Amino acid sequence: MATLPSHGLRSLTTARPWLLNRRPSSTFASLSSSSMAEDSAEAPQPSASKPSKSNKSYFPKRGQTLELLCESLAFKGKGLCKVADTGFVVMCDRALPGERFIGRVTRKKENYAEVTKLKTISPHWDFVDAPCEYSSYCGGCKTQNLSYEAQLSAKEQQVLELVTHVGMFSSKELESLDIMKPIVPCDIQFHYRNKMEFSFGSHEWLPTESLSEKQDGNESYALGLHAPGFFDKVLNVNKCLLQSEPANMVLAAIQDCWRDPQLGLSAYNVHSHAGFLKHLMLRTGRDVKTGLPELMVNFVTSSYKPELLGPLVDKISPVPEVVSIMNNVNTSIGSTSVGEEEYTLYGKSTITEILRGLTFQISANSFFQTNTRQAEVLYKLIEDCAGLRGDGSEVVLDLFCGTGTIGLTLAQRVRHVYGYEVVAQAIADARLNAKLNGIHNATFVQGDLNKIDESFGNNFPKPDIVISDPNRPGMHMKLIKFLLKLKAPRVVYVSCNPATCARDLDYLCHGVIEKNIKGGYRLKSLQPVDMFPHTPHIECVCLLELC
Ligand SMILES: C[S@@+](CC[C@H](N)C(=O)[O-])C[C@H]1O[C@@H](n2cnc3c(N)ncnc32)[C@H](O)[C@@H]1O
Repeated sequence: MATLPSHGLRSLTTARPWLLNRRPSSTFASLSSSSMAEDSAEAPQPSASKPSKSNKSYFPKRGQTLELLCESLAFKGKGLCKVADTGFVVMCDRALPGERFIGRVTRKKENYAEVTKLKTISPHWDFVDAPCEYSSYCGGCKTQNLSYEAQLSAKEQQVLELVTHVGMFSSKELESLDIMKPIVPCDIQFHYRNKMEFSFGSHEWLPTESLSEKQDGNESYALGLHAPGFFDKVLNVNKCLLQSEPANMVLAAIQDCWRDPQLGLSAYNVHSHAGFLKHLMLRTGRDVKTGLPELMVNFVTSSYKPELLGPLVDKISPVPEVVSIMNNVNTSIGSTSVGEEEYTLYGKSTITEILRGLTFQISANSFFQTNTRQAEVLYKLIEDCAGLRGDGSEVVLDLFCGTGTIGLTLAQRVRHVYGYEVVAQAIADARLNAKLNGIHNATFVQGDLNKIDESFGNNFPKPDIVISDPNRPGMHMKLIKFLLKLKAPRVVYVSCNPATCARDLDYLCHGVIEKNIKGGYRLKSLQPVDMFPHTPHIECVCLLELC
Protein backbone atom coordinates (compact mmCIF):
# COMPACT_ATOMS: atom_id res chain seq x y z
CA MET A 1 0.00 0.00 0.00
CA ALA A 2 1.19 3.48 -0.80
CA THR A 3 1.59 5.90 2.04
CA LEU A 4 -0.87 8.71 1.78
CA PRO A 5 0.81 12.08 1.55
CA SER A 6 1.53 13.94 4.72
CA HIS A 7 3.06 17.40 4.80
CA GLY A 8 2.80 18.42 8.42
CA LEU A 9 1.65 21.86 7.34
CA ARG A 10 -1.25 23.87 8.64
CA SER A 11 -4.65 22.79 7.40
CA LEU A 12 -6.65 25.85 6.51
CA THR A 13 -10.05 24.34 6.23
CA THR A 14 -10.32 21.77 8.93
CA ALA A 15 -14.08 21.68 8.77
CA ARG A 16 -14.24 22.50 5.04
CA PRO A 17 -17.71 23.99 5.24
CA TRP A 18 -17.92 24.26 1.46
CA LEU A 19 -17.81 20.48 1.21
CA LEU A 20 -21.08 20.28 3.09
CA ASN A 21 -22.70 23.43 1.87
CA ARG A 22 -22.08 23.50 -1.84
CA ARG A 23 -24.05 25.45 -4.35
CA PRO A 24 -26.36 23.14 -6.29
CA SER A 25 -25.56 24.60 -9.70
CA SER A 26 -22.05 25.22 -10.85
CA THR A 27 -20.08 26.99 -13.53
CA PHE A 28 -18.53 23.66 -14.29
CA ALA A 29 -21.80 21.80 -14.59
CA SER A 30 -21.66 21.78 -18.34
CA LEU A 31 -17.99 20.83 -18.63
CA SER A 32 -18.26 17.33 -19.89
CA SER A 33 -15.65 14.64 -20.14
CA SER A 34 -16.34 14.46 -23.85
CA SER A 35 -14.52 17.75 -24.31
CA MET A 36 -11.34 15.70 -24.71
CA ALA A 37 -10.29 15.62 -28.34
CA GLU A 38 -8.79 12.43 -29.69
CA ASP A 39 -6.06 14.24 -31.58
CA SER A 40 -5.22 17.06 -29.28
CA ALA A 41 -4.97 17.19 -25.54
CA GLU A 42 -7.13 20.26 -25.07
CA ALA A 43 -8.16 21.74 -21.74
CA PRO A 44 -11.87 21.70 -20.99
CA GLN A 45 -13.08 25.27 -21.39
CA PRO A 46 -15.22 27.12 -18.89
CA SER A 47 -18.83 27.50 -19.71
CA ALA A 48 -21.66 28.98 -17.79
CA SER A 49 -24.46 27.11 -16.09
CA LYS A 50 -27.36 26.37 -18.38
CA PRO A 51 -29.68 29.37 -18.17
CA SER A 52 -32.64 28.67 -15.93
CA LYS A 53 -36.20 29.18 -17.24
CA SER A 54 -36.14 32.78 -16.02
CA ASN A 55 -32.94 33.72 -17.85
CA LYS A 56 -33.32 31.66 -21.03
CA SER A 57 -34.03 34.68 -23.17
CA TYR A 58 -31.61 36.97 -21.37
CA PHE A 59 -28.34 37.77 -23.05
CA PRO A 60 -26.60 41.11 -22.47
CA LYS A 61 -25.38 43.13 -25.45
CA ARG A 62 -21.72 43.90 -26.15
CA GLY A 63 -20.90 47.30 -24.59
CA GLN A 64 -23.81 47.08 -22.13
CA THR A 65 -23.05 48.02 -18.51
CA LEU A 66 -24.34 45.77 -15.75
CA GLU A 67 -24.41 45.72 -11.99
CA LEU A 68 -22.82 42.47 -10.89
CA LEU A 69 -22.00 40.42 -7.83
CA CYS A 70 -18.95 38.17 -7.90
CA GLU A 71 -19.69 34.76 -6.38
CA SER A 72 -16.41 32.90 -6.60
CA LEU A 73 -13.15 32.56 -8.49
CA ALA A 74 -13.18 30.19 -11.44
CA PHE A 75 -11.12 29.27 -14.46
CA LYS A 76 -7.89 31.31 -14.82
CA GLY A 77 -8.75 33.09 -11.57
CA LYS A 78 -11.57 35.05 -13.21
CA GLY A 79 -14.44 36.18 -11.03
CA LEU A 80 -17.66 34.25 -11.65
CA CYS A 81 -20.50 36.76 -11.41
CA LYS A 82 -24.26 36.69 -11.86
CA VAL A 83 -26.51 39.33 -13.36
CA ALA A 84 -29.09 40.22 -10.71
CA ASP A 85 -32.58 38.63 -11.17
CA THR A 86 -31.51 36.58 -14.20
CA GLY A 87 -28.86 34.17 -12.92
CA PHE A 88 -26.97 34.89 -16.15
CA VAL A 89 -23.26 34.19 -15.72
CA VAL A 90 -20.50 36.60 -16.65
CA MET A 91 -16.77 36.19 -16.09
CA CYS A 92 -14.65 39.15 -15.03
CA ASP A 93 -10.89 39.43 -14.62
CA ARG A 94 -9.93 40.80 -11.17
CA ALA A 95 -13.45 40.61 -9.75
CA LEU A 96 -13.21 38.99 -6.33
CA PRO A 97 -15.75 36.97 -4.33
CA GLY A 98 -18.34 39.19 -2.64
CA GLU A 99 -17.47 42.26 -4.69
CA ARG A 100 -20.39 44.25 -6.12
CA PHE A 101 -19.38 46.26 -9.19
CA ILE A 102 -20.32 47.80 -12.49
CA GLY A 103 -18.95 45.95 -15.51
CA ARG A 104 -19.10 46.45 -19.25
CA VAL A 105 -19.71 43.47 -21.56
CA THR A 106 -16.69 43.01 -23.82
CA ARG A 107 -17.23 39.56 -25.29
CA LYS A 108 -20.13 37.20 -25.78
CA LYS A 109 -19.55 33.46 -25.55
CA GLU A 110 -21.96 30.62 -26.22
CA ASN A 111 -23.77 30.82 -22.88
CA TYR A 112 -21.92 33.39 -20.84
CA ALA A 113 -20.30 36.79 -21.37
CA GLU A 114 -17.04 38.41 -20.39
CA VAL A 115 -16.99 41.84 -18.78
CA THR A 116 -14.43 44.44 -17.79
CA LYS A 117 -14.76 45.96 -14.37
CA LEU A 118 -15.53 49.69 -14.47
CA LYS A 119 -16.24 50.58 -10.86
CA THR A 120 -16.48 48.78 -7.53
CA ILE A 121 -19.68 49.52 -5.63
CA SER A 122 -18.74 47.55 -2.52
CA PRO A 123 -15.49 45.63 -2.10
CA HIS A 124 -15.05 41.91 -1.67
CA TRP A 125 -15.13 40.06 1.63
CA ASP A 126 -11.44 39.57 2.27
CA PHE A 127 -9.90 42.80 1.09
CA VAL A 128 -6.24 43.46 1.94
CA ASP A 129 -4.00 46.23 0.68
CA ALA A 130 -1.84 44.96 -2.20
CA PRO A 131 1.83 45.69 -1.47
CA CYS A 132 2.78 45.95 -5.16
CA GLU A 133 2.16 49.28 -6.87
CA TYR A 134 1.38 47.55 -10.18
CA SER A 135 -1.01 44.95 -8.82
CA SER A 136 -4.22 46.47 -10.18
CA TYR A 137 -3.13 46.26 -13.82
CA CYS A 138 -0.06 44.01 -14.14
CA GLY A 139 -0.63 40.71 -15.94
CA GLY A 140 1.43 38.81 -13.32
CA CYS A 141 -0.48 38.87 -10.03
CA LYS A 142 -4.25 39.08 -10.09
CA THR A 143 -5.37 38.46 -6.54
CA GLN A 144 -2.88 40.39 -4.41
CA ASN A 145 -5.65 42.26 -2.65
CA LEU A 146 -7.49 39.12 -1.65
CA SER A 147 -6.25 37.82 1.71
CA TYR A 148 -3.98 34.81 1.30
CA GLU A 149 -6.37 32.58 3.25
CA ALA A 150 -9.19 33.58 0.89
CA GLN A 151 -6.96 32.87 -2.12
CA LEU A 152 -6.28 29.40 -0.77
CA SER A 153 -9.88 28.59 -0.08
CA ALA A 154 -10.89 29.85 -3.55
CA LYS A 155 -8.27 27.57 -5.12
CA GLU A 156 -9.35 24.62 -3.02
CA GLN A 157 -12.97 25.20 -3.97
CA GLN A 158 -12.07 25.43 -7.64
CA VAL A 159 -10.33 22.05 -7.52
CA LEU A 160 -13.31 20.52 -5.76
CA GLU A 161 -15.73 21.93 -8.35
CA LEU A 162 -13.66 20.54 -11.19
CA VAL A 163 -13.09 17.14 -9.68
CA THR A 164 -16.80 16.72 -9.04
CA HIS A 165 -18.20 18.24 -12.25
CA VAL A 166 -15.47 17.30 -14.73
CA GLY A 167 -13.90 14.38 -12.91
CA MET A 168 -17.31 12.95 -11.96
CA PHE A 169 -16.26 12.06 -8.41
CA SER A 170 -19.01 12.64 -5.87
CA SER A 171 -18.27 15.14 -3.11
CA LYS A 172 -19.55 12.46 -0.72
CA GLU A 173 -16.90 9.94 -1.75
CA LEU A 174 -14.21 12.62 -1.80
CA GLU A 175 -15.08 13.49 1.76
CA SER A 176 -15.95 10.14 3.30
CA LEU A 177 -12.88 8.41 1.86
CA ASP A 178 -10.72 11.41 2.80
CA ILE A 179 -9.54 11.68 -0.81
CA MET A 180 -9.50 15.43 -1.18
CA LYS A 181 -6.80 16.93 1.06
CA PRO A 182 -6.67 20.53 2.23
CA ILE A 183 -4.53 22.75 0.00
CA VAL A 184 -0.89 23.08 1.04
CA PRO A 185 -0.12 26.78 1.44
CA CYS A 186 3.11 28.38 0.32
CA ASP A 187 4.89 29.60 3.43
CA ILE A 188 6.35 32.62 1.64
CA GLN A 189 3.98 34.65 -0.49
CA PHE A 190 6.46 37.07 -2.05
CA HIS A 191 9.96 36.71 -3.55
CA TYR A 192 9.23 33.04 -4.26
CA ARG A 193 9.98 32.98 -7.98
CA ASN A 194 13.47 31.95 -9.08
CA LYS A 195 12.87 33.05 -12.66
CA MET A 196 11.25 36.13 -14.16
CA GLU A 197 11.15 37.13 -17.77
CA PHE A 198 10.64 40.80 -18.55
CA SER A 199 10.03 42.16 -22.04
CA PHE A 200 11.38 45.24 -23.69
CA GLY A 201 8.70 47.27 -25.46
CA SER A 202 8.98 50.13 -27.89
CA HIS A 203 5.99 51.89 -26.27
CA GLU A 204 5.19 51.91 -22.62
CA TRP A 205 1.67 50.71 -21.90
CA LEU A 206 -0.12 52.84 -19.33
CA PRO A 207 -3.42 52.14 -17.62
CA THR A 208 -6.15 54.63 -18.62
CA GLU A 209 -5.81 56.70 -15.43
CA SER A 210 -2.11 57.42 -16.17
CA LEU A 211 -2.41 58.21 -19.89
CA SER A 212 -1.66 61.90 -19.32
CA GLU A 213 1.90 60.88 -18.38
CA LYS A 214 2.54 59.65 -21.94
CA GLN A 215 6.08 60.33 -23.17
CA ASP A 216 7.91 60.33 -26.49
CA GLY A 217 11.25 59.09 -27.81
CA ASN A 218 13.39 56.70 -25.74
CA GLU A 219 11.42 57.84 -22.72
CA SER A 220 8.48 55.82 -23.96
CA TYR A 221 10.46 52.54 -24.08
CA ALA A 222 9.36 50.04 -21.49
CA LEU A 223 10.92 47.11 -19.68
CA GLY A 224 8.50 45.06 -17.68
CA LEU A 225 5.54 42.71 -17.87
CA HIS A 226 2.81 42.43 -20.45
CA ALA A 227 -0.54 44.05 -19.93
CA PRO A 228 -3.04 41.25 -19.31
CA GLY A 229 -3.90 39.54 -22.59
CA PHE A 230 -1.65 41.70 -24.81
CA PHE A 231 1.60 40.49 -26.36
CA ASP A 232 2.44 43.97 -27.65
CA LYS A 233 1.75 46.11 -24.58
CA VAL A 234 4.47 46.34 -21.96
CA LEU A 235 3.93 47.84 -18.54
CA ASN A 236 7.17 49.35 -17.23
CA VAL A 237 8.16 47.65 -13.97
CA ASN A 238 10.98 48.81 -11.70
CA LYS A 239 10.53 46.14 -9.06
CA CYS A 240 8.67 42.85 -8.93
CA LEU A 241 7.74 41.49 -5.52
CA LEU A 242 7.66 37.92 -6.79
CA GLN A 243 11.38 37.72 -7.57
CA SER A 244 14.42 37.71 -5.29
CA GLU A 245 15.96 40.89 -3.87
CA PRO A 246 19.22 40.47 -5.88
CA ALA A 247 17.11 40.09 -9.05
CA ASN A 248 15.37 43.36 -8.19
CA MET A 249 18.74 45.07 -7.70
CA VAL A 250 19.75 44.02 -11.21
CA LEU A 251 16.41 45.10 -12.69
CA ALA A 252 16.76 48.53 -11.04
CA ALA A 253 20.36 48.90 -12.30
CA ILE A 254 19.27 48.13 -15.86
CA GLN A 255 16.22 50.41 -15.67
CA ASP A 256 18.56 53.14 -14.47
CA CYS A 257 20.59 53.26 -17.65
CA TRP A 258 19.25 51.35 -20.65
CA ARG A 259 17.24 54.25 -22.12
CA ASP A 260 20.27 56.58 -22.14
CA PRO A 261 20.41 57.67 -25.82
CA GLN A 262 24.22 57.59 -25.71
CA LEU A 263 24.13 53.80 -25.34
CA GLY A 264 22.29 53.44 -28.65
CA LEU A 265 20.00 50.70 -27.36
CA SER A 266 16.56 50.17 -28.82
CA ALA A 267 13.60 48.07 -27.73
CA TYR A 268 12.31 45.45 -30.16
CA ASN A 269 9.02 46.36 -31.79
CA VAL A 270 6.80 43.29 -32.20
CA HIS A 271 4.95 44.87 -35.13
CA SER A 272 7.74 46.39 -37.22
CA HIS A 273 10.32 43.81 -36.02
CA ALA A 274 12.90 46.59 -35.69
CA GLY A 275 14.94 47.10 -32.53
CA PHE A 276 17.54 45.17 -30.55
CA LEU A 277 16.49 44.29 -26.99
CA LYS A 278 13.75 41.64 -26.73
CA HIS A 279 13.70 40.17 -23.21
CA LEU A 280 15.53 40.27 -19.92
CA MET A 281 15.48 36.99 -18.03
CA LEU A 282 16.61 36.90 -14.41
CA ARG A 283 17.22 33.51 -12.75
CA THR A 284 18.15 33.06 -9.13
CA GLY A 285 19.90 29.90 -7.95
CA ARG A 286 22.13 28.98 -5.02
CA ASP A 287 25.84 28.52 -4.61
CA VAL A 288 26.15 24.87 -3.62
CA LYS A 289 29.07 25.52 -1.24
CA THR A 290 27.87 28.68 0.51
CA GLY A 291 24.11 28.33 0.06
CA LEU A 292 24.03 32.02 -0.94
CA PRO A 293 21.96 33.23 -3.92
CA GLU A 294 23.61 33.39 -7.33
CA LEU A 295 22.10 35.17 -10.27
CA MET A 296 22.01 34.63 -14.02
CA VAL A 297 21.11 37.58 -16.25
CA ASN A 298 20.09 36.67 -19.79
CA PHE A 299 19.62 39.34 -22.46
CA VAL A 300 17.58 38.11 -25.40
CA THR A 301 18.37 40.21 -28.45
CA SER A 302 17.39 40.22 -32.12
CA SER A 303 21.02 40.18 -33.30
CA TYR A 304 24.53 39.59 -31.95
CA LYS A 305 26.04 42.95 -31.01
CA PRO A 306 27.98 42.39 -27.77
CA GLU A 307 29.47 45.89 -27.94
CA LEU A 308 25.97 47.33 -27.43
CA LEU A 309 25.45 45.21 -24.30
CA GLY A 310 28.90 46.13 -22.90
CA PRO A 311 27.76 49.12 -20.80
CA LEU A 312 24.90 47.06 -19.28
CA VAL A 313 27.32 44.24 -18.44
CA ASP A 314 29.66 46.76 -16.78
CA LYS A 315 26.79 48.15 -14.77
CA ILE A 316 25.45 44.85 -13.40
CA SER A 317 28.53 42.63 -13.10
CA PRO A 318 29.62 44.37 -9.85
CA VAL A 319 26.39 43.15 -8.15
CA PRO A 320 27.94 40.42 -5.92
CA GLU A 321 25.24 37.82 -6.66
CA VAL A 322 25.64 38.11 -10.45
CA VAL A 323 27.74 35.12 -11.55
CA SER A 324 26.53 34.74 -15.12
CA ILE A 325 25.52 37.15 -17.89
CA MET A 326 24.27 35.49 -21.04
CA ASN A 327 23.10 36.66 -24.43
CA ASN A 328 20.56 34.58 -26.35
CA VAL A 329 20.30 35.78 -29.91
CA ASN A 330 16.89 35.20 -31.41
CA THR A 331 16.58 36.48 -34.97
CA SER A 332 13.06 35.11 -35.48
CA ILE A 333 10.04 37.38 -35.39
CA GLY A 334 8.43 35.31 -32.64
CA SER A 335 8.52 36.39 -29.03
CA THR A 336 10.27 33.32 -27.63
CA SER A 337 13.29 33.89 -25.40
CA VAL A 338 15.19 30.81 -26.57
CA GLY A 339 17.96 31.95 -28.90
CA GLU A 340 19.38 30.13 -31.89
CA GLU A 341 22.77 31.12 -30.52
CA GLU A 342 23.90 31.67 -26.97
CA TYR A 343 26.93 33.64 -25.76
CA THR A 344 28.46 34.04 -22.33
CA LEU A 345 29.15 37.74 -21.73
CA TYR A 346 30.37 37.44 -18.14
CA GLY A 347 31.16 34.66 -15.65
CA LYS A 348 29.85 31.10 -16.11
CA SER A 349 27.16 29.79 -18.43
CA THR A 350 25.07 27.99 -15.80
CA ILE A 351 23.94 28.51 -12.23
CA THR A 352 23.17 25.85 -9.65
CA GLU A 353 20.25 25.02 -7.38
CA ILE A 354 19.73 22.39 -4.72
CA LEU A 355 16.51 20.41 -4.61
CA ARG A 356 15.89 17.52 -2.20
CA GLY A 357 19.61 17.23 -1.55
CA LEU A 358 20.60 17.01 -5.23
CA THR A 359 22.46 19.63 -7.21
CA PHE A 360 21.00 20.83 -10.48
CA GLN A 361 22.82 22.81 -13.11
CA ILE A 362 20.56 25.35 -14.77
CA SER A 363 21.29 26.97 -18.10
CA ALA A 364 19.50 30.01 -19.50
CA ASN A 365 16.90 27.91 -21.28
CA SER A 366 16.51 24.84 -19.12
CA PHE A 367 13.23 24.14 -17.38
CA PHE A 368 13.37 24.18 -13.59
CA GLN A 369 10.52 24.46 -11.09
CA THR A 370 10.07 28.22 -10.61
CA ASN A 371 9.34 28.14 -6.89
CA THR A 372 12.27 26.18 -5.45
CA ARG A 373 11.10 26.35 -1.85
CA GLN A 374 7.64 25.01 -2.63
CA ALA A 375 9.09 22.47 -5.08
CA GLU A 376 10.73 20.86 -2.01
CA VAL A 377 7.24 20.45 -0.54
CA LEU A 378 5.76 19.27 -3.86
CA TYR A 379 8.48 16.67 -4.42
CA LYS A 380 8.11 15.38 -0.86
CA LEU A 381 4.37 14.90 -1.54
CA ILE A 382 5.19 13.09 -4.78
CA GLU A 383 7.65 10.84 -2.95
CA ASP A 384 5.07 10.10 -0.24
CA CYS A 385 2.49 9.21 -2.92
CA ALA A 386 5.02 7.02 -4.74
CA GLY A 387 5.18 4.97 -1.53
CA LEU A 388 8.55 3.47 -2.41
CA ARG A 389 9.57 0.35 -0.55
CA GLY A 390 13.11 1.72 -0.47
CA ASP A 391 14.72 -1.68 -1.11
CA GLY A 392 15.95 -0.67 -4.55
CA SER A 393 13.69 -3.16 -6.34
CA GLU A 394 11.16 -0.89 -8.02
CA VAL A 395 11.03 0.64 -11.48
CA VAL A 396 9.76 4.21 -11.93
CA LEU A 397 8.47 5.64 -15.20
CA ASP A 398 8.79 9.45 -15.13
CA LEU A 399 6.57 10.85 -17.90
CA PHE A 400 7.01 14.51 -18.94
CA CYS A 401 10.25 14.43 -16.95
CA GLY A 402 11.64 17.84 -18.01
CA THR A 403 15.21 18.00 -16.72
CA GLY A 404 14.66 14.81 -14.76
CA THR A 405 14.24 16.39 -11.35
CA ILE A 406 11.41 14.18 -10.02
CA GLY A 407 12.91 10.90 -11.23
CA LEU A 408 16.38 11.81 -10.01
CA THR A 409 15.13 12.63 -6.52
CA LEU A 410 13.63 9.09 -6.38
CA ALA A 411 16.49 7.28 -8.13
CA GLN A 412 18.54 6.51 -5.04
CA ARG A 413 15.74 4.36 -3.60
CA VAL A 414 14.70 2.43 -6.73
CA ARG A 415 16.14 -0.02 -9.26
CA HIS A 416 15.78 2.20 -12.29
CA VAL A 417 14.11 5.41 -13.48
CA TYR A 418 13.00 5.84 -17.10
CA GLY A 419 12.22 9.44 -18.06
CA TYR A 420 10.40 10.65 -21.19
CA GLU A 421 10.26 14.22 -22.41
CA VAL A 422 9.79 16.02 -25.74
CA VAL A 423 12.41 18.79 -25.40
CA ALA A 424 15.85 17.57 -26.47
CA GLN A 425 17.70 20.18 -24.39
CA ALA A 426 15.79 19.13 -21.27
CA ILE A 427 16.83 15.50 -21.87
CA ALA A 428 20.46 16.61 -22.26
CA ASP A 429 20.15 18.53 -18.96
CA ALA A 430 18.55 15.50 -17.27
CA ARG A 431 21.47 13.27 -18.31
CA LEU A 432 23.94 15.91 -17.12
CA ASN A 433 22.11 16.25 -13.81
CA ALA A 434 22.21 12.48 -13.31
CA LYS A 435 25.98 12.49 -13.92
CA LEU A 436 26.52 15.51 -11.67
CA ASN A 437 24.82 13.69 -8.81
CA GLY A 438 26.50 10.33 -9.44
CA ILE A 439 23.20 8.69 -10.44
CA HIS A 440 23.68 5.77 -12.84
CA ASN A 441 20.27 4.10 -12.71
CA ALA A 442 18.32 6.70 -14.71
CA THR A 443 17.67 6.59 -18.47
CA PHE A 444 16.23 9.67 -20.18
CA VAL A 445 14.67 9.43 -23.63
CA GLN A 446 13.46 12.19 -25.90
CA GLY A 447 10.02 11.57 -27.40
CA ASP A 448 6.62 13.09 -27.95
CA LEU A 449 4.12 11.49 -25.58
CA ASN A 450 1.24 12.73 -27.73
CA LYS A 451 2.50 10.58 -30.59
CA ILE A 452 3.24 7.24 -28.96
CA ASP A 453 2.43 4.06 -30.86
CA GLU A 454 2.05 0.38 -30.02
CA SER A 455 5.81 0.01 -29.53
CA PHE A 456 5.88 2.46 -26.63
CA GLY A 457 6.70 0.43 -23.56
CA ASN A 458 8.91 -2.08 -25.36
CA ASN A 459 12.07 -0.35 -24.17
CA PHE A 460 11.48 -0.39 -20.44
CA PRO A 461 10.30 -3.03 -17.97
CA LYS A 462 6.83 -2.77 -16.49
CA PRO A 463 7.02 0.04 -13.94
CA ASP A 464 5.84 -0.27 -10.34
CA ILE A 465 5.18 3.45 -10.21
CA VAL A 466 4.31 5.88 -12.97
CA ILE A 467 4.82 9.58 -12.34
CA SER A 468 3.04 11.74 -14.89
CA ASP A 469 3.58 15.50 -14.81
CA PRO A 470 2.17 16.89 -18.07
CA ASN A 471 1.94 20.55 -18.91
CA ARG A 472 -1.39 22.37 -19.06
CA PRO A 473 -3.15 20.36 -21.83
CA GLY A 474 -2.84 17.22 -19.71
CA MET A 475 -2.43 13.73 -21.15
CA HIS A 476 -3.30 12.71 -24.68
CA MET A 477 -5.86 9.95 -25.12
CA LYS A 478 -3.11 7.72 -26.55
CA LEU A 479 -1.22 7.99 -23.28
CA ILE A 480 -4.37 7.38 -21.22
CA LYS A 481 -5.00 4.20 -23.22
CA PHE A 482 -1.37 3.16 -22.79
CA LEU A 483 -1.53 3.61 -19.00
CA LEU A 484 -4.79 1.66 -18.75
CA LYS A 485 -3.18 -1.19 -20.68
CA LEU A 486 0.11 -0.99 -18.78
CA LYS A 487 -1.63 -1.47 -15.42
CA ALA A 488 1.18 -0.13 -13.21
CA PRO A 489 0.15 -0.62 -9.57
CA ARG A 490 0.44 3.08 -8.79
CA VAL A 491 0.20 6.31 -10.79
CA VAL A 492 1.17 9.66 -9.30
CA TYR A 493 -0.41 12.35 -11.44
CA VAL A 494 1.11 15.79 -10.93
CA SER A 495 -0.81 18.57 -12.62
CA CYS A 496 -0.56 22.32 -13.11
CA ASN A 497 -4.09 22.52 -14.55
CA PRO A 498 -6.92 21.20 -12.37
CA ALA A 499 -9.35 21.17 -15.32
CA THR A 500 -7.35 18.73 -17.45
CA CYS A 501 -6.32 16.90 -14.29
CA ALA A 502 -9.97 16.29 -13.39
CA ARG A 503 -10.68 15.11 -16.94
CA ASP A 504 -7.74 12.68 -16.97
CA LEU A 505 -8.63 11.33 -13.52
CA ASP A 506 -12.13 10.66 -14.84
CA TYR A 507 -10.71 8.73 -17.80
CA LEU A 508 -8.28 6.71 -15.71
CA CYS A 509 -10.84 5.87 -13.02
CA HIS A 510 -14.18 5.75 -14.84
CA GLY A 511 -13.08 5.10 -18.42
CA VAL A 512 -14.45 6.72 -21.57
CA ILE A 513 -17.83 5.18 -22.34
CA GLU A 514 -18.15 6.61 -25.85
CA LYS A 515 -14.80 5.09 -26.80
CA ASN A 516 -15.54 1.81 -25.07
CA ILE A 517 -12.57 2.28 -22.74
CA LYS A 518 -12.83 0.92 -19.21
CA GLY A 519 -11.23 2.74 -16.29
CA GLY A 520 -8.78 0.82 -14.15
CA TYR A 521 -7.76 3.05 -11.27
CA ARG A 522 -9.10 4.20 -7.94
CA LEU A 523 -8.39 7.77 -6.79
CA LYS A 524 -6.77 7.48 -3.38
CA SER A 525 -5.80 11.08 -2.73
CA LEU A 526 -5.90 14.48 -4.37
CA GLN A 527 -3.70 17.12 -2.87
CA PRO A 528 -3.83 20.73 -4.14
CA VAL A 529 -0.61 22.69 -3.58
CA ASP A 530 -0.22 26.43 -3.86
CA MET A 531 3.01 27.02 -5.76
CA PHE A 532 2.17 30.55 -6.95
CA PRO A 533 0.41 32.87 -4.47
CA HIS A 534 -1.48 35.85 -5.97
CA THR A 535 -1.88 34.04 -9.30
CA PRO A 536 -4.64 31.69 -10.50
CA HIS A 537 -2.25 28.73 -10.82
CA ILE A 538 -2.98 25.56 -8.86
CA GLU A 539 -0.83 22.44 -8.67
CA CYS A 540 -2.29 19.05 -7.69
CA VAL A 541 -0.66 15.78 -6.70
CA CYS A 542 -2.97 12.80 -7.16
CA LEU A 543 -2.43 9.21 -6.17
CA LEU A 544 -4.15 6.49 -8.20
CA GLU A 545 -4.05 2.81 -7.36
CA LEU A 546 -4.87 -0.04 -9.69
CA CYS A 547 -8.32 -1.51 -8.97
C1 LIG B 1 5.08 20.60 -15.98
S1 LIG B 1 6.57 20.24 -16.81
C2 LIG B 1 7.20 18.98 -15.76
C3 LIG B 1 8.67 18.89 -15.72
C4 LIG B 1 9.27 18.02 -14.65
N1 LIG B 1 8.46 16.87 -14.34
C5 LIG B 1 9.59 18.81 -13.41
O1 LIG B 1 8.98 18.61 -12.36
O2 LIG B 1 10.51 19.65 -13.49
C6 LIG B 1 5.95 19.39 -18.20
C7 LIG B 1 7.02 18.87 -19.13
O3 LIG B 1 6.37 18.14 -20.18
C8 LIG B 1 7.07 18.36 -21.39
N2 LIG B 1 6.15 18.04 -22.49
C9 LIG B 1 5.14 18.80 -22.97
N3 LIG B 1 4.51 18.16 -23.95
C10 LIG B 1 5.11 16.97 -24.10
C11 LIG B 1 4.90 15.87 -24.98
N4 LIG B 1 3.94 15.90 -25.90
N5 LIG B 1 5.69 14.79 -24.87
C12 LIG B 1 6.66 14.76 -23.93
N6 LIG B 1 6.93 15.79 -23.07
C13 LIG B 1 6.17 16.87 -23.17
C14 LIG B 1 7.49 19.81 -21.30
O4 LIG B 1 8.57 20.08 -22.15
C15 LIG B 1 7.85 19.93 -19.81
O5 LIG B 1 9.21 19.67 -19.59
